[in-house]
Amino acid sequence: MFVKICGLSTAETVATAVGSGADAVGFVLTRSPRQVTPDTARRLAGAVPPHVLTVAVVAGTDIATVRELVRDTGLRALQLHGDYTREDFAAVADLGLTLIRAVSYDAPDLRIGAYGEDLLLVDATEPGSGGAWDYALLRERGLGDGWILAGGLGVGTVTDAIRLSGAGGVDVSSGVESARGVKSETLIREFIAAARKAG
Ligand SMILES: O=C(O)c1ccccc1N[C@@H]1O[C@H](COP(=O)(O)O)[C@@H](O)[C@H]1O
Repeated sequence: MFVKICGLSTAETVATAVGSGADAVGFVLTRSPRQVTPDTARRLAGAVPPHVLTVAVVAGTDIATVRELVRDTGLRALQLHGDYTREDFAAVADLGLTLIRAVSYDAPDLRIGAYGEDLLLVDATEPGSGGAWDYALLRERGLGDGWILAGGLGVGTVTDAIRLSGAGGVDVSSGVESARGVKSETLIREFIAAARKAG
C-alpha cells in the first residue's frame, strides 16, 4: 500500500510522516490553505530520506512556471491537478520526475499512463476540500496497480475506502488536520497505521 501525506508545511509534521512510514510527502505550491513557498518546500524536502518521494502539488499553474517550481524546490515528483493536456505532460517528461496525473473520479480518461504519467491519482471533484465520493465506483473498472485513491479520506474511513475501491495507494490532506491547513501529528500517525493495516 502506497501512502502519501499531502499539504505538509512544518518540519515536525514532515518528520512524523516519514517516521511513521509514509511513502510520499506532498508540498502544495499552488493557492491553498496549505500552500508553501518554493524555499520552504526545498528546506522541508531536504530532511526527507531518499526512499520517501517528495511531491510538488500544483493545480492549473502554467507549465513554464511548473518547470521553474520543480527546479527551485528540487522535489522528485510532480502531481498535476487541472486541465493539463498530453502535451503538458510531454513538456515535463525531460525533468526525470515521477509524474502523477490527478483527476476527478468522473474524468473521461482513467487509464493509467494515458498522458505519460507514472501514477494516476483519482480524487473528488474539488482537490484538497476533504470531500468524499463513492469509493466503490471504480472497483469494477480494473484500473490496475498504479492508481491512488484520494478525496475525503481519514483515519476512520481509510480502511473501508481501500476495501471498497481496490486502490493500491491512498493520499490524504484534510483528513489528517486538526483545523483547516493545520496538520495533526497524531492523525498522521494513525492514518498511516490504518492504511498499512488495511493494505
Ligand atoms: O491539499 C490541498 O490543499 C490541495 C490543493 C490543490 C490541489 C491539491 C491539493 N491536495 C490534494 O487533494 C487531494 C485530496 O485532499 P483531501 O484529503 O480531500 O483534503 C489529495 O490528492 C491531495 O494531494
